[in-house]
Amino acid sequence: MGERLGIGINAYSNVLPVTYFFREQRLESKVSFVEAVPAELNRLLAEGSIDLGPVSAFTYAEHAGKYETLNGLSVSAKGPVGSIFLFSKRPLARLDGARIALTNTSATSINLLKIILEKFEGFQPTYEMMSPRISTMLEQADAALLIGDHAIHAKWNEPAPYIYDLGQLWYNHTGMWMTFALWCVRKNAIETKRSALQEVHAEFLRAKQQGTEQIGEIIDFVLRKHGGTERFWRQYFLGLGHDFGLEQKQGLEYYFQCAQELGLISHATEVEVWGQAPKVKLT
Ligand SMILES: C=C(O[C@@H]1C=C(C(=O)O)C=C[C@H]1O)C(=O)O
Repeated sequence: MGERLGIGINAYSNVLPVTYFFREQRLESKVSFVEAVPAELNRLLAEGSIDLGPVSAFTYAEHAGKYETLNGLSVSAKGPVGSIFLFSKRPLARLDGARIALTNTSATSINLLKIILEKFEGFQPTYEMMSPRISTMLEQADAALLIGDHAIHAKWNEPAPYIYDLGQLWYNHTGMWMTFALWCVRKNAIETKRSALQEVHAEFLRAKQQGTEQIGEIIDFVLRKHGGTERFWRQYFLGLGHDFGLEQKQGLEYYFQCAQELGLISHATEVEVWGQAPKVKLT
């Protein structure tokens, strides 16, 4: 990455309440942008092609020690998330030994599914990574995991006999928040591009505040892009949390602990948070 701060943009709608009102023109000379699905952003961040972005929370643990995460920003849910679904031909209780197709766009949710099926249910399924096309996935497997807008469209257009929301399943077992994405920043960029990073962090927090206040405009945008109903999108955005405070951190660190128990990550991980906490707006 050159002098500019390279920022990844998550192609899915779940980040829009944070990103939609981000004023790129104001920072034009200091930043550059790349848009991709989460798994691709994870890779770009790991190789240093970008400095910062809303990547899979799981990848924070994979690269522990190399990243910090921007204070007050995440994609989280306490209960149903509304866009991370297991589409299944059989009820969940009958998935022991099943073949599961996993979207190749995710890291957090595929490992969350492994935690749910293997640790919580005690099952031993087999997995195959696939492109996020529900019909092909279900031709080849008993159940399929999709995330983001792919999951939303699949639920509208190709409903499976059983559909499970992973945020809900996690909540049923733990009573905790689940954090799917974090705004991770490479530690070397914190050192070399600190002032641009401070401005970008402040602008994301400002944009998030505006997103909360003017959610109607974001809903109009996704309606034009994806269809659906205004009621659907309003519910969807209401069900997502975009803060990252103590409760979200506790939930995520418990997820990392579960992932370590299953050997999905090799070490215990505590989340290091960078930057000032968002100012609470007094009304
Ligand atoms: C809520 C979501 O959160 C996301 C899930 C991710 C993952 O599973 O790795 C990564 C980033 C977010 O886009 C979603 O994609 O539906």
